Amino acid sequence: MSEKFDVVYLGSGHGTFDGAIPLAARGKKVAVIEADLIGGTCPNRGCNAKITLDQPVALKNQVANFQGYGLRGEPTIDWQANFEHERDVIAGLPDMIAGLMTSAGVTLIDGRGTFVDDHTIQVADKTYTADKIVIATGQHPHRLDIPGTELAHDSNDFLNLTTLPHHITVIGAGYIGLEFANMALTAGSQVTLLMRGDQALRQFHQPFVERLLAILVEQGLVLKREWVPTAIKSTGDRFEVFSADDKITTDWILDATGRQPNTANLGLEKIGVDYTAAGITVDDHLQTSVAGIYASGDVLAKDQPKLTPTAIFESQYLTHLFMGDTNAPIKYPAIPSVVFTSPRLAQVGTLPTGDAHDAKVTVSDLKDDWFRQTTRDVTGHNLLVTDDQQRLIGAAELGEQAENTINTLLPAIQYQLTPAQREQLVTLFPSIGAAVWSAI
Ligand SMILES: Cc1cc2nc3c(=O)[nH]c(=O)nc-3n(C[C@H](O)[C@H](O)[C@H](O)COP(=O)(O)OP(=O)(O)OC[C@H]3O[C@@H](n4cnc5c(N)ncnc54)[C@H](O)[C@@H]3O)c2cc1C
Ligand SMILES: NC(=O)c1ccc[n+]([C@@H]2O[C@H](COP(=O)([O-])OP(=O)(O)OC[C@H]3O[C@@H](n4cnc5c(N)ncnc54)[C@H](O)[C@@H]3O)[C@@H](O)[C@H]2O)c1
Repeated sequence: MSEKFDVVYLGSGHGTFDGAIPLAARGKKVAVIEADLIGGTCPNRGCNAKITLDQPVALKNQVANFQGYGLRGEPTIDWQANFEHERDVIAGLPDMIAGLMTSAGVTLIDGRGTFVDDHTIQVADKTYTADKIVIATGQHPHRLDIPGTELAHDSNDFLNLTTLPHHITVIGAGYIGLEFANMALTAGSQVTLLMRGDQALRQFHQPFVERLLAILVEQGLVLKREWVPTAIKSTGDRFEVFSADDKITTDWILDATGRQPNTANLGLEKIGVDYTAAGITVDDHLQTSVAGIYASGDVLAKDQPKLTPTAIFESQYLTHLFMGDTNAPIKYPAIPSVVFTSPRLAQVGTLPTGDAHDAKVTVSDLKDDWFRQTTRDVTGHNLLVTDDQQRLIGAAELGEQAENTINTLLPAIQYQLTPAQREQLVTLFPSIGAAVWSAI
């Protein structure tokens, strides 16, 4: 006999729990099925683990900027201790998130779920039925389809390294490739980064991406453009990565060639849920091709960036939809994105594309701002895009505090604040917020 719920979620990441908790707290009978660690990728194998490892890295680079400006002597990164700190910070997160769910009334089910029919999920020898089912199964690392691919590692393996290899080869110039290359480089590894084409971080403002690459190269990164790996071989104690006409000898290989939606082995074909290589297809209410079955988070095929804040927004939208608070289509806000390199690269909203439009684009050199001089934030640039009524519609920054700059600007973009309205928002002084607010 099946246990019956109002809503069953497949997966327990941000695409689920930020919505499942308020849904259960408001009286719905909710179950969350998780095959692995509660909380999913972001707390356990993504954002939280990565940013913990990165904090000493960012600090070391900031200290380097202050040499001769009040600081003398550069610190060394102790990777073993950094790794142990990372483990300390993230170890308790699954229990903490499980506790938040269960205390709100969510039933947690441990195991891999598959569809039996459009209202029933099977986990081992038990079945669970629900009026509504949310597929929030996330993504897994893409692996290169070349001989020797099993000799390479993924982002999770990097996050588990207790010592850093002498030479690391990173394949792929996306978020993971650049963030992890930056960490390894600053911590003392030699790093070679292989770009398949000529553009890194394709979604980001390209002049700033090129500046970032130049900074990383100045710091010692070996960057190879249009370098397509064709095979990997082991030589016993080292590895060789081959292209059509070149070879790199290395100690450790990170395959950072993207992530793919977890749509396999869920029984989606059996019940008629449509999906493509980009993820599950949904309508503007996040409903799949089967009525009553929804999808949320990274597993969705969508134009928005596949990031934690997007997954949180979707799971919370579904809660409002299921509670009858709204029946309106999902309307995404301006979603910011950041690459956690040193310096950071962050952006939000409408950016110059090269097409003619009415927007005014202002690019400032951070060296010109007195407050950035106090933080020695001298390596990057800030870009602001305003419309014909001087309302901010987009922003990008390459700088040590770019994530804070872009966060500060979000209300101006989201609420289309006029100059008069912006004047009513008073920021702390002196601060990065004040510096960027006065720059609009
Ligand atoms: C290395 C790395 C760094 C990242 N850094 C950032 C960052 O700094 N900022 C940011 O915004 N985003 C970051 N991201 C992206 C972020 O982690 C994802 O956008 C977010 O985790 C998506 O949440 P989700 O719930 O959709 O999927 P997930 O968090 O992946 O959760 C899906 C869950 O479903 C479970 N599951 C799958 N199939 C089944 C099944 N059949 N039955 C039961 N359970 C199942 C999985 O085990 C998993 O726990 C990073 C990602 C990675 C890999
Ligand atoms: N700061 C953050 O918010 C953050 C950090 C890490 C990861 N993430 C999330 O994780 C996702 C995955 O990150 P990612 O860096 O793996 O993916 P990505 O899509 O950002 O980058 C993948 C890179 O691999 C390259 N590539 C793809 N196929 C290749 C091939 N066959 N040979 C050589 N190169 C190839 C692409 O050209 C691209 O440069 C991101 O889209 C993002 O949603 C976010």
